[in-house]
Amino acid sequence: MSILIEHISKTFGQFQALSPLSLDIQEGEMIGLLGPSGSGKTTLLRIIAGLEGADTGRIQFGDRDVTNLHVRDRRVGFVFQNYALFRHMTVADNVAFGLDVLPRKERPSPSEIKKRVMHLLDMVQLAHLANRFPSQLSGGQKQRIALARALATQPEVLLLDEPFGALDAKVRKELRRWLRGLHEELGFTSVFVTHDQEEALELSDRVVVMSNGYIEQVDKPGDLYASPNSRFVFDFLGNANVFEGKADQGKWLNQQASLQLPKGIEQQDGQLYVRSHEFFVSDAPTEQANLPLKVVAINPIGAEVRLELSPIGWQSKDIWEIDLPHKAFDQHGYEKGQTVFVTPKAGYFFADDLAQPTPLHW
Ligand SMILES: Nc1ncnc2c1ncn2[C@@H]1O[C@H](COP(=O)(O)OP(=O)(O)OP(=O)(O)O)[C@@H](O)[C@H]1O
Repeated sequence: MSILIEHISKTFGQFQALSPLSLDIQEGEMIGLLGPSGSGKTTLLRIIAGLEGADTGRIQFGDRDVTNLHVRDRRVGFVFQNYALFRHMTVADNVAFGLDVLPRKERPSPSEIKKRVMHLLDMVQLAHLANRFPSQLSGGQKQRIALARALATQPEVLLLDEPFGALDAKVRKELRRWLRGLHEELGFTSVFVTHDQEEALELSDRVVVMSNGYIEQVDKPGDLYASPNSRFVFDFLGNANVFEGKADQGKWLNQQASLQLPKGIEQQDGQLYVRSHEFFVSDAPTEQANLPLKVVAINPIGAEVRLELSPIGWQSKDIWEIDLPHKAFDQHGYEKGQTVFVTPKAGYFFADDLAQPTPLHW
């Protein structure tokens, strides 16, 4: 089922939670709504579900205008962060709930309901827990049951609000993979809310990046990472180090620091955004860059070591973070308090008077 969102807006009192926004979701797509807290993700999801009314605009599911349709008539499945299972019902009864409460005309027979519930429990690989109560399940198991329950009525649209937010990192990862598989197998259209960029990039066919009630960018995960169209998107997807430069005779200057302009780049003042793994680190300035920094912290993070660095003799709003492979780190043996020089290999330049960035390579 495709979903068309046209000029949807929402205010709470004086507060504009969503500015008029439009979005076209294809049948069978998995869409991640990504943004910081308060950016309007949940409000948009609730409006799609029919749990909240919009002030302006309209929503269409396939050919059907559902703008004024009650939530129960929209035929969407909903999964919340906090499971929302019925505590006094067994796992099987929880999954059957949506079918049990259907009007008699639409309700399958008790034996058909039982069959469907067992099939769903098989699908979420928890058939052996059918007679347990929610309090006897782990968080990950509860969330799989919540998903089975949402799928019981065979919705064509599945809406998920931070579905894995309450789970630990390892279980989250497992469930993500599993949800993606289920989505591919069953082909429903899904929209999920997350503030976790890794989750959005890993799960979504397309990611909708939101901030302050606006859609900043809609793109496939790879394109979003490769071609962010604003400072906000660049910053939100991965750690960016920002060098504020004044152009002068082929260089960007910031007090005592300097950086050569790459070939073909105009002399313009602006900010250079460089991701944490796009650097060489050395003990002395290079021909291209003189960016001295002091090592203030060293943190091993998975496959890499993160150096936290503070500028020496130049200004930056934030501490810089640079990720090195363990091998490179071990070869140099950096220490806290030491001075290092960094040289960017690639980045994005945002000229002061332009919103669109220019990709850079040296
Ligand atoms: N019922 C309401 N009454 C008043 N303000 C609301 C209401 N619901 C949401 N808001 C406000 O609208 C803004 C957007 O909220 P929303 O829950 O959509 O954000 P979000 O991006 O989902 O954030 P989070 O990740 O924290 O859940 C917030 O500033 C929030 O305080």
